[in-house]
Formats: sequence, structure tokens, C-alpha cells
Amino acid sequence: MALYSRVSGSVGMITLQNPPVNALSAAVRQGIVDMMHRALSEPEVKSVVICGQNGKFCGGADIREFGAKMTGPPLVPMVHLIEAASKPVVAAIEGIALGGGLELALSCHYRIAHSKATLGFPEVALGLLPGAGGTQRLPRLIGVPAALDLITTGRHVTAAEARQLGIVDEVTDLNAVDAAVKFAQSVTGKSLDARRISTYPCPRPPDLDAIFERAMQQVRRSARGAIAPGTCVQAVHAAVTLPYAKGMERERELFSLLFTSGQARALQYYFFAQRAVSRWSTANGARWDTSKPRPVRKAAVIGLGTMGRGITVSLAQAGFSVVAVETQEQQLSEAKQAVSGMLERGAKRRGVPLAHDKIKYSCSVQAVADVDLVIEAVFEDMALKKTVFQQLSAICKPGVLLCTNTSGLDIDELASQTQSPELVVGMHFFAPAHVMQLLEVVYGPRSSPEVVATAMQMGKKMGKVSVAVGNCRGFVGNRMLKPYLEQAFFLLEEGATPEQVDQVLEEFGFAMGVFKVSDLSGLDVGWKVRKSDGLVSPASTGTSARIRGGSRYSPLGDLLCERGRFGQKTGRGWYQYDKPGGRVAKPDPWLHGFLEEYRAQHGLVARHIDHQEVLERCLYALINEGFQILQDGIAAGPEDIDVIYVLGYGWPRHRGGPMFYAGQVGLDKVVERLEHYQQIHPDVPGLQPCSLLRKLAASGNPAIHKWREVIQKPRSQL
Ligand SMILES: CCCCCCC[C@H](O)CC(=O)SCCNC(=O)CCNC(=O)[C@H](O)C(C)(C)COP(=O)([O-])OP(=O)([O-])OC[C@H]1O[C@@H](n2cnc3c(N)ncnc32)[C@H](O)[C@@H]1OP(=O)([O-])[O-]
Ligand SMILES: NC(=O)c1ccc[n+]([C@@H]2O[C@H](COP(=O)([O-])OP(=O)(O)OC[C@H]3O[C@@H](n4cnc5c(N)ncnc54)[C@H](O)[C@@H]3O)[C@@H](O)[C@H]2O)c1
Repeated sequence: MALYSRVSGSVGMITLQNPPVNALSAAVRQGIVDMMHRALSEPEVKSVVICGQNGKFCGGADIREFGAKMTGPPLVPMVHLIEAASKPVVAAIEGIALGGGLELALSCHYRIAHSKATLGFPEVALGLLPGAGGTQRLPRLIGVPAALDLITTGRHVTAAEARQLGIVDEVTDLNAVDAAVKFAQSVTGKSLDARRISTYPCPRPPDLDAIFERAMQQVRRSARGAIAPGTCVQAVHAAVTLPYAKGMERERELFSLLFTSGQARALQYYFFAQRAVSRWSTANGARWDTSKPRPVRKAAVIGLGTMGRGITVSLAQAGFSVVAVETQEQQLSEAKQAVSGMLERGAKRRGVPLAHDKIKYSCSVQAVADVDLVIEAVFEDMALKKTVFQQLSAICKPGVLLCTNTSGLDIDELASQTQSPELVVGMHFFAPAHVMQLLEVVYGPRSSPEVVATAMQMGKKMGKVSVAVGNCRGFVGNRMLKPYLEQAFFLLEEGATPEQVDQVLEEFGFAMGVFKVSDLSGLDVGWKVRKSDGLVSPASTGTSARIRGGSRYSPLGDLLCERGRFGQKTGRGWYQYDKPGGRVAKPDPWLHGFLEEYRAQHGLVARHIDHQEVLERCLYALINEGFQILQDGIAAGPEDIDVIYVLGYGWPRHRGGPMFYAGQVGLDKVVERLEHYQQIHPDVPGLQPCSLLRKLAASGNPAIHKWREVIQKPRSQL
């Protein structure tokens, strides 16, 4: 709702009230309309201030209402009522003015912002465009290039930048509402003719066509199949080419097109999923709201390779004191140099405070004696990690959290090396750890709720989205990756090429196909794991070469590694590169010949594989594993899996995540297609639909938020 009060006798104050962000719900819109009429009808009131309760102006349209039937006054007539008012209306912007909140502010005649406020049009991230006049007013106010930038990227700007761009009239370090009241009094009685943005002509720079062409190219490059950014460009184009009223009609048409698209639904689901994962629960009943995190001031990182360096940077930038430990002086000094460079680049590019003084380097593990939490990031080798955990357990003060960055080893086995297994959790960061936003917090059967809560909170403080997951081989993300990779290998055996598989996945929206990603990460990484699992056989011919544990196995990745083809680092992998370390993947005729030879050697006849089969076999095998993970209680809900896949594995955000996507496709259809491929390829593992997937499909493809009801039934019933 919106409250009305009278300030200093002549200023009518409308205060938006809808915690937590004063979103424009039906009740708030109704309140604004009613209170505007009241302010305009009271003769003593000479001007109006609109502000938000609790130091937040407005977070935009109420996203929670998007799925429901529209009630209350629509936004567009509401902003027109404000702009057309005969008394000056001043927006007092504290905290945030986002989306519809900024549109509300742009309909006011003046805008006063607090210096800490942020403003922006984030609609594009929800698959929408600013639909209450934002695409028509902003270019009129700040020009086309700046408006295109803000609307197509959704980036938030500070009050200072907003002032520079001309979005706000004044910025204050003091109370913005008081400043707005004073300002409102000062403009009482002044003509408002020049203050109604909708009446401004839209600036037409001479190189207009080139500006729009560049904007379209830019969004095509970055959107990876998302339709909102390009539609935002079209809406701004309407502002330049059409009169305001016609431009508004075009904005409405384009908004409706986006609003009813599956992409907007997926992005809005994802918005709430990302927030839902912070309300974590574990399989043994620990929960976010009953588990208190422990205070952590000082942390240690053991092992300063690729991951340890990024983790050290991330901890220091978040304000933690860090003890960074390596084995030998040489490695330590290389790591120190690399970490310093990363901190400096962070300060230069993102304005993060330099945090060199937060880090102490050491070659002795004894240096961690007084820390509150340790993150181990040594080689992925169980024997080595066990030794490190035994040492840590002996050296650290009592009560210290011992965390491992392992990609998939058994957390419980590591915990059993320590005197306090309840203090052990996985903190699985993703490379590069100072950039990637995802953290899997892996709890073992003995991890205490408090320790899970602490690791989750640490992640948040480091700017990560933390997702709590159970302990199993590969946890959630890497466990699902295995069947996806396997299908890709099998498709090569059956006749596909890496280029074909990658193209299908990239058209789906992945930034890189599976083979390009493997080349980037290094083929030797998976090879080492397969070797330690006893999967890599010296015999590369005969039927046994393609069978492991009674199931079909593809040794293709192993064969490439045997030939020294580790991907980008060696200049050769699934693709060729101009030099070791090269980044541009080119199809490799050698690889094509090698595949032909391999098929001939194993009696495989190449067949034509279409786009649909590539997509379905890769994605549905991955999705099927996701359902198995839910069934096993490793992830608490589908949102956890979706957030992990979007933030950690490049799943296109506008498709919501693998579990949401499965629901969109139809769970019955996913089951039917898996069964279809299973029948044709009975030897291919990973295609047998798991019981939870079957059960959900049989119960009529329920909406994703209802899955938990089925999941929570005893597993024996699945
Ligand atoms: C003809 C057609 C006319 C159409 C008109 C279109 C109008 C318009 O152009 C469309 C929009 O405005 S689209 C909207 C454009 N606006 C946006 O896209 C803004 C989206 N919001 C954000 O970016 C961030 O939430 C903030 C930066 C606001 C706060 O960040 P923070 O401090 O890290 O906090 P946090 O953890 O993120 O959120 C705290 C709680 O607030 C909740 N909530 C937040 N916004 C909400 C909303 N609009 N609604 C409802 N709820 C919203 C959030 O779910 C969470 O609830 P929970 O129950 O505790 O989980
Ligand atoms: N690289 C990735 O993409 C990635 C992603 C997520 C998780 N991980 C996991 O993170 C861990 C580290 O991986 P990485 O890629 O950083 O490895 P890396 O080989 O780059 O670095 C490991 C570092 O540990 C050091 N080290 C070895 N034994 C040590 C000891 N006893 N004390 C102190 N330092 C020691 C080594 O000198 C080396 O610098 C592994 O468990 C890996 O599975 C890696």
C-alpha cells in the first residue's frame, strides 16, 4: 500500500509500503493512484514527494504477481497520472530505484537521490523490457546510446553516475527525503512544461542507424539465444522513430511478446531459485533458519595452484585475513606474484579494494595454528588429502572448520582422518575461483548444521551463491556432467563430429559446446580421474576396449591423451589451435581421420545423427541424473540443481536450468525420448529413466514448485 502524510504544511508525501523492496504490487499501485488524487485535490498541498519505506524507494513491479491474474490499476496510466499532475512531484530516491521503480521516478518532475542509491532497468534479466514507459522516457532524457546501454545490459548505476547521465537532478549525502521536501517547496508554483519527459523530443544523433546496428550486433553476441536484449533495442528504436504515444503502443506490444514467452517464465523462475537456495536444508534435517554460523575472521588456504590462488584472492577481497600455504619457496613465490596480479587487476577493473596486506604467505602448515577455518586445495589425490587433513587436525586450534575444495572425492573419508569429523565440509569452488559465482557446500553425514551454516555464509560474504549439497561422487554438478560427456563421446563413436555436437549445444544456448569446454579445461584432468578409477585400459583394441563393468565405455578421451592431445594447453585436443595455449578452436582433419579409423577398428558404422538426437541424448541423460540426485537426497530441490548448472556450467539462464527445462519440455516427453533411445541403443548407459522422473511424469507433469511434495515421500516408494 501507500501512506499519505502532510509535511511542512504544503507538501503531500506518498510513502510506498511493501516490504522488502516496496515493489509495485496491486495494493501499492492503488495506493499511489488514490494518494495522488488526494494530493491534487487538497488546496493546501502545493507539491508532492514520493518515497519508499525503510530507506528503499522501489524495486520495480512485484515479480511475485507476474504469474497471477492482473488486479489493481495498471502501471502505465499510473505513471501518466503522475507526469500530468499540475503540482510538482519529486521522487526521493533512497536505496534502490529499479525497473518499474525507476519508471515511477521518471514520471515525477524531479528526482533527488541519496549518494548510496542505485538505479537501473534490470528487466532484461527477467526476460522483459521496461514496460511502463522506461524505453520511451529514458532515451528522451539521456540520449539513445546511454539508454541502450542501461536497458539492454540491465546494469545498475550509482547515484553519481545517474547524476552525470542526467537521470537525477540532485544527489545528497544527507537524508534524501528531507532534501526532496525542501526541493519540492523550492519549486512550488514553477511551470512544469519543461519537466515532463514524455514531451521531450527524442535526440537523433547523425549516426543513428550505425548506433542501432552496433547495439543489435552487441546483444546478438552476448545474448546466446535470449530474446529480451534484442527486443529492448527494438523498443528504444521506437522511441526515436515514433511519436511518444505510438512509441508507448509499440513498447506495450513488445512487452507482451516477451511477457508471454517461455524465456521470461524461465528467467523469473531462476530469479526466485537463486534466492531459494539460501534457505537450505540437508538430508538429515538441518536447516538455514535453525543453524547459526560461527564467526570467522581468519582463514587459511592450503595449496596455491589454480584454485588456491583464486580462493585466496576471494577471501582477502571479502575482508578475511588469510594465511596462504604452499609446499616450497619456489611455488610460494610464484603463487604470491600471481595472487598480487589478480588483486591488482581486480582493483583496476572492478574497483575492489587492494587487499595485499590481508594475506600472509608461508611454506609451513604450522602457520595455520590460529585460524578459524581452513580451505584445502592441494592436488586431487585422496592419499595426499588424507595426510593434509591429519596434519591439520593435529595443528589447528580446537573447533576449527576444515574444508576441502575437492571436485568429487568422499568428504566423509576425509572427515574420518580428523579428530572432529563434524567440523569437515566441502567448499567446492569453480575455476577461476575469484570470478565464478558458484560455491557447492558439500555436507557429509557427520557435518554439523553449524558448520554447514558457516560455509554457506562464508560463500555469501565472498560474493558467491552457495548451494548446500550432499556427499557423493562428483556432488551435483560434476556428477551430472558425467552422463552428458559420456553421451557426447558415444555420439562421436556413432558418427558425429565434435563440431556438430558443439554447434547443437551452442545453438541451445551454452557459451561453449562440450568438446570446446573439455579442450579449455584440459583433457588430462578427466584422464587422471579415469586412471585412478581403473577405467583406462592399456588394451585399446578388441571388444574389452569399449566395455567397463559390463557397460559401454568410450576410450576416445583416453586415446587422445595417450597421443599428448590435452586440449588448448598442447594446441591439440578435440580441435586444433594455432599454438599451445591458443584459444581459437578449428576443426582438425587429423581428428576426423582418427575417428574414422577408430570406428573401422571397432566395427562401428558411422550413421547420420540429427540435431534432435544430439540435443536429447546429451541433455536428457544429464537431466535424468539430476532426477536421480533428487531421488537420492543429494540436492534438496530442483532449484539447487538449476542454480548450480546456470552459475557453474554455462547452462543458458533463459532456459531456467536443466530441471526447469525438463518441466517445460514435459516430463512424460523426457521419459518417452529416453526410453526411445534406450530401445535403439540398449548398450548405452544413462538412458534408463530413474524412478522419480517416471513417478513425476506419471503424476501428470506437476509444476516444478510441486515436485518437493513427491520427492519428500519415502524413497522406497519411488
Ligand atoms: C503493459 C505492461 C505493463 C508492465 C509494466 C512493467 C513494469 C516494469 O518495467 C517491470 C519491472 O519492474 S520487473 C522488476 C524489475 N526489478 C527487478 O528486477 C529488481 C529485482 N530485485 C533485485 O535485483 C534485488 O532483489 C534487489 C537489488 C532489489 C535487492 O537485493 P538484495 O538486497 O540482495 O535482496 P534479495 O535477496 O535479492 O531480495 C530480497 C527479497 O526481495 C524480493 N524481491 C526483490 N525484488 C523484488 C520484486 N521486484 N518483486 C518482488 N519481490 C522482490 C526477493 O525475492 C527477496 O525475497 P525473499 O522472500 O527474501 O527471497
Ligand atoms: N582446476 C579446476 O578447475 C578445479 C575446479 C574445482 C575444484 N578443483 C579441485 O581443487 C583442488 C586443487 O586443484 P588445482 O587445479 O588448483 O590444482 P593445482 O595442481 O593447480 O594446484 C595444487 C597445488 O597444491 C600444492 N600442494 C600440493 N601438496 C601440498 C601440500 N601438502 N601443502 C601445500 N600445498 C600443496 C601444489 O604445489 C600445487 O601448487 C583439487 O582437489 C581439484 O580437484 C579444481
